[in-house]
Amino acid sequence: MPASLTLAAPAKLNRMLHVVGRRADGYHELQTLFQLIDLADTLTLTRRDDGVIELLTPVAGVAHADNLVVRAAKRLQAHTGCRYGASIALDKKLPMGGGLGGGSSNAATVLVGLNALWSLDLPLTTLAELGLALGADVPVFVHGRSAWAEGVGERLTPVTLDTPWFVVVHPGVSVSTPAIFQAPELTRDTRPISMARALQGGAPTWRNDCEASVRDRHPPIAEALDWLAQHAPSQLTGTGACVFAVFDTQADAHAVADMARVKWPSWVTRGINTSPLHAALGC
Ligand SMILES: C[C@@](CO)(OP(=O)(O)O)[C@H](O)COP(=O)(O)OP(=O)(O)OC[C@H]1O[C@@H](n2ccc(N)nc2=O)[C@H](O)[C@@H]1O
Ligand SMILES: Nc1ncnc2c1ncn2[C@@H]1O[C@H](COP(=O)(O)OP(=O)(O)O)[C@@H](O)[C@H]1O
Repeated sequence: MPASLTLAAPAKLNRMLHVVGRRADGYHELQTLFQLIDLADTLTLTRRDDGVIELLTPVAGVAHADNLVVRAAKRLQAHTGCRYGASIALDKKLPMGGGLGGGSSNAATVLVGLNALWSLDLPLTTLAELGLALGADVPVFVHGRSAWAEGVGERLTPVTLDTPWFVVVHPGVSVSTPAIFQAPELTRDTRPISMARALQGGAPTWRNDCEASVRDRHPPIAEALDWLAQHAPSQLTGTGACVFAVFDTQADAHAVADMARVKWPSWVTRGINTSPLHAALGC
């Protein structure tokens, strides 16, 4: 194993998200389809012999110790008693708090990458358990497959989804995930459905139960959803703020993204079913 690895941390879209219950601890039971996409941050991990974990590229607004990159590395070190440390450079492309799972994916790439760099040989299931304590979306990125998820997102079944082109638009506001989950009007009793039924229904039946509350509280997100819907059915990812729509061709997606970009940061990206991180490491 070389002493340094440069690895991707891809984003996700929630193609559908149902809130099917609320647990005693206040967390909500979800059913969601996570699709990985080819938009990604890049991390360079360099092994150190002195045990220090250092993030070389600070992220504005996030303290060093709070950064999920640092927390993931320290958690892996604490769990294994490993004496190595790491210097980590993060090239951030994914908008923060946008519902694209960037922070969670960064944490997953650190867990999977350092597992290789430190020759720890932990199975992905153990890394996913370690990651779950850092965020509900970390396990799907540790496993590196588009997936049907239940629980708070930790009960995963890999799926092979279509891989269309997406336009992703950031409406320029930030959404508080706890505020949406505390919203009195949030629908929390969607009847659970089977994965087979969700997949059979396909995109025309997929919706996000958080969308109504997010629309009410954040008019710029409602505006972006309505604007995008003129071109193709639009949806919210996670609890937002990003919204997306599906296109059959790259050219159609670029044409709409070019128009969206006049007003909002926008990306064209393609759905993928396996993470480039796992392809790079052969796991
Ligand atoms: C709902 C999703 C779908 O992908 O939204 P996005 O964050 O991606 O937008 C995620 O599972 C979010 O995961 P994550 O962003 O890690 O949420 P956390 O930090 O764990 O939770 C923030 C807060 O939201 C509430 N929360 C979160 C997840 C959940 N299943 N039920 C909840 O009630 C809890 O109050 C929790 O304290
Ligand atoms: N490396 C990181 N990248 C992004 N966000 C991070 C990171 N470390 C900690 N955070 C915190 O996690 C929050 C959620 O980040 P992110 O995963 O990008 O959004 P979301 O959960 O909406 O998909 C951010 O607002 C930020 O405060």
